[in-house]
Amino acid sequence: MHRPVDPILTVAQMRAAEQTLIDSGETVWTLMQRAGHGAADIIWRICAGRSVTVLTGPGNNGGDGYVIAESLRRRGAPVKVIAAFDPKTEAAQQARAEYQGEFAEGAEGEVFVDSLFGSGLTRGLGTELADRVRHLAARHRLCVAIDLPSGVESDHAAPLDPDLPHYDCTISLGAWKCAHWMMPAMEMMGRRELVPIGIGETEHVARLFPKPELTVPSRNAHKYSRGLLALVGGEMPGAGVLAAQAAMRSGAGYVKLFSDTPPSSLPAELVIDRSDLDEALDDHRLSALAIGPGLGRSGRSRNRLAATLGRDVPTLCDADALVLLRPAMLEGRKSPVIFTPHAGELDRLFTSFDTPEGGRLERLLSLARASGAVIVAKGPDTIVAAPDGRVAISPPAPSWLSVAGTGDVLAGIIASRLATGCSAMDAACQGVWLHGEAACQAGAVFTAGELVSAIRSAYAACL
Ligand SMILES: NC(=O)C1=CN([C@@H]2O[C@H](COP(=O)(O)OP(=O)(O)OC[C@H]3O[C@@H](n4cnc5c(N)ncnc54)[C@H](O)[C@@H]3O)[C@@H](O)[C@H]2O)[C@@H](O)CC1
Ligand SMILES: Nc1ncnc2c1ncn2[C@@H]1O[C@H](COP(=O)(O)OP(=O)(O)O)[C@@H](O)[C@H]1O
Repeated sequence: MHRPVDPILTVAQMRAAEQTLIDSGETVWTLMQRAGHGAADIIWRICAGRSVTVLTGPGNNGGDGYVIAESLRRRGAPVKVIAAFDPKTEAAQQARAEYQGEFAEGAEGEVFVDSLFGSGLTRGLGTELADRVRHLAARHRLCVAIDLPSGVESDHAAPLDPDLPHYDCTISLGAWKCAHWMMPAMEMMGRRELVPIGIGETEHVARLFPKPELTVPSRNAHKYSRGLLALVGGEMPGAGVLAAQAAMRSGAGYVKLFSDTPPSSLPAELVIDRSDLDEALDDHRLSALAIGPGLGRSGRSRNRLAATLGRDVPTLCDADALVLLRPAMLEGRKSPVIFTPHAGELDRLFTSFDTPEGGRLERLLSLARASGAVIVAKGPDTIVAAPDGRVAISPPAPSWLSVAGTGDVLAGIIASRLATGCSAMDAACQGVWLHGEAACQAGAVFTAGELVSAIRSAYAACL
């Protein structure tokens, strides 16, 4: 069901994609024209007749700036260019030669267009240039970054100078890059726009995942055919109940809680199985298992985890399960596993699976390969990595999710999608999307319980 779209490229992949276009008969100049005019269309709508200051650098990003400035000037916008460097590339020199408008040293105006550096940034801006960018951003009402905000190293989404400005809009050229969707740089971008320049299907490091396309149950569906999910509870059954409530609203036909110490107040629809765990796990109708929320970290909890992972049923591990997990527990498994760690749990997994140091995406992929699990690395920029090398990045979800219990809700949603028969990767991506959409629908200051209530409308939006 998951329909992958929107590739995200490293800087090297972007260069290669550009080279492929050039090899097929384009020139850097025609690409710059396409990128610059596309960006100018967006800025024209933003500036709505207000004055524009374009800061240009030495490379092709600076060249884009001249194309943008000339395009806006011809439409009648008051434009000034501040050239921080002379253009060094042939295409940028041509763009400067074609610019017929004014130059300025230090300008005040309404809209600041940062075309100093894009993906060619190789080091920090340094004090003088960074001051210049900060100063210009502070003296304009609106700030727009071309391709990337200057000072951002894209592949690691790293701002290389302190206190760089935040932009109202970032216009990505040709394809998305890592920094557009990964923290911490992602925070600087404001609204993100993409100007296509003709790049087709190309090698990419990740994809931005889209709205899932869910379906109404088939005419002859019954509760088992829609999937039986069991949440294996532990010492603090409340978290398991929260996950179960989320799971009941996320597609599975039947949700059970395996717990010998269930809380006193329970939703009537939730079936509790108090029997011995091994016995409960013998049910051949189980289509997925989830363990972790409220599991606890005792020896008994560890035994429950080992027993659960010992059954070859698609399984989601969250929270305490990720802390207790040891690689040996996964030996011999054929069914998919999903891990849903937050940053702290992820660090423990890196240690447990002896994952080599490296860039964030690279390290997540190493963990996925070493464990055989789909990793859902939660946070403001949730990233999903699969053992087969696929990586998907979630569009940003509301920061109101930063409240206790929302991780249990996510675990329930993803496990429910897994129970419906989705692949682990699809279950993870659909679940993260539903969770983020439920948070949008829930509005401000919600509790985890209120987030659960919003899942229904998020689900309905995907039908
Ligand atoms: N890739 C594509 O398909 C397209 C790319 N275009 C533009 O080209 C840009 C990439 O162009 P370039 O590779 O020329 O890179 P940039 O224009 O980002 O900058 C490269 C230049 O800046 C210098 N430099 C890097 N960091 C510096 C620092 N901290 N201080 C001083 N100098 C520094 C480099 O030595 C080089 O001379 C993209 O971001 C985009 O804006 C568009 O023109 C057209 C299409
Ligand atoms: N600032 C944020 N912006 C967007 N989503 C966030 C933010 N902080 C947390 N989240 C999301 O909220 C959930 C929190 O999960 P977790 O830390 O496991 O919480 P808990 O253990 O309390 O349930 C995750 O899905 C995470 O991606």
